[in-house]
Amino acid sequence: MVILSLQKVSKTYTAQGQTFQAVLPVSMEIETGGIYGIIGTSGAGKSTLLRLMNLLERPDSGHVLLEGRDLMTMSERELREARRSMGMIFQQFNLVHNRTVHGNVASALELARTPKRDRERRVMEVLSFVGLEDKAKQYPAQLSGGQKQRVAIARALASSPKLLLCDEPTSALDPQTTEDLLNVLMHINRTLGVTIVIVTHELEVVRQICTHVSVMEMGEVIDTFDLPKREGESVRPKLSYREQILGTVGKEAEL
Ligand SMILES: Nc1ncnc2c1ncn2[C@@H]1O[C@H](COP(=O)(O)OP(=O)(O)OP(=O)(O)O)[C@@H](O)[C@H]1O
Repeated sequence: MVILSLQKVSKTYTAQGQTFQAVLPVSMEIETGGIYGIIGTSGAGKSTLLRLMNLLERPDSGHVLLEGRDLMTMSERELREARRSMGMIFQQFNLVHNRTVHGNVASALELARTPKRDRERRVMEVLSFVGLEDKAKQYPAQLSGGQKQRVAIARALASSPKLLLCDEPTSALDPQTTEDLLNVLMHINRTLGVTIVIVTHELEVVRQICTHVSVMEMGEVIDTFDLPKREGESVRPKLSYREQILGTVGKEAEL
């Protein structure tokens, strides 16, 4: 089943009197349950394409259909409602610094006017899902990068989205933390059935978790292909720094 469909969406920016076409007309179908990677060099239009998916950027032309409903023709209120089924996370986490971990996650539910008692229960539920229930009272500045991204994921999950849009979610993280986070994303996909779209410039990210890949260049999708689903497998067993640097074969490395 198709959850999100982009139909010839395009985006032009105007800056200092100059126009620049960041995304040429792109069509794409996101099937329920997949992990879709969008990869390409810097400036290819990946983030713009992702932001067109939830209308964070409004396309100049084309249509964006969420479960068959056109976001382009929705009222503000309908769009707000529809966006609740699309969570989003960012490279720089975008947490609110003067609110605790709990407050950051709760903010998504406050916007949705969820009653306080349900809010409390849901915040602890999603924090425990990402393994951070013991950090609820801490502030973002007290957390590592990987923990901050987990808070952002918990915030995105709070309203039980069907789709999670990830904009370079691991680009600010070290390799080990990246693997941990990819395992969290895979866990979300498998156990909650959330469809994921992930923009990245890291081949490894695509190789390790994606089931479908789109390659972008100069505003166009120039290639699309599928990858086999890795059933029940986590991203990779934990490797020591020695193993990561020298490789896993080990024999010649030990000499
Ligand atoms: N708000 C904006 N105003 C003007 N130009 C923009 C805006 N946002 C993006 N662009 C331009 O559109 C092009 C595509 O940007 P986009 O961020 O989508 O690329 P990207 O593939 O995600 O690259 P990166 O990995 O560097 O973020 C770039 O040339 C960028 O400078």
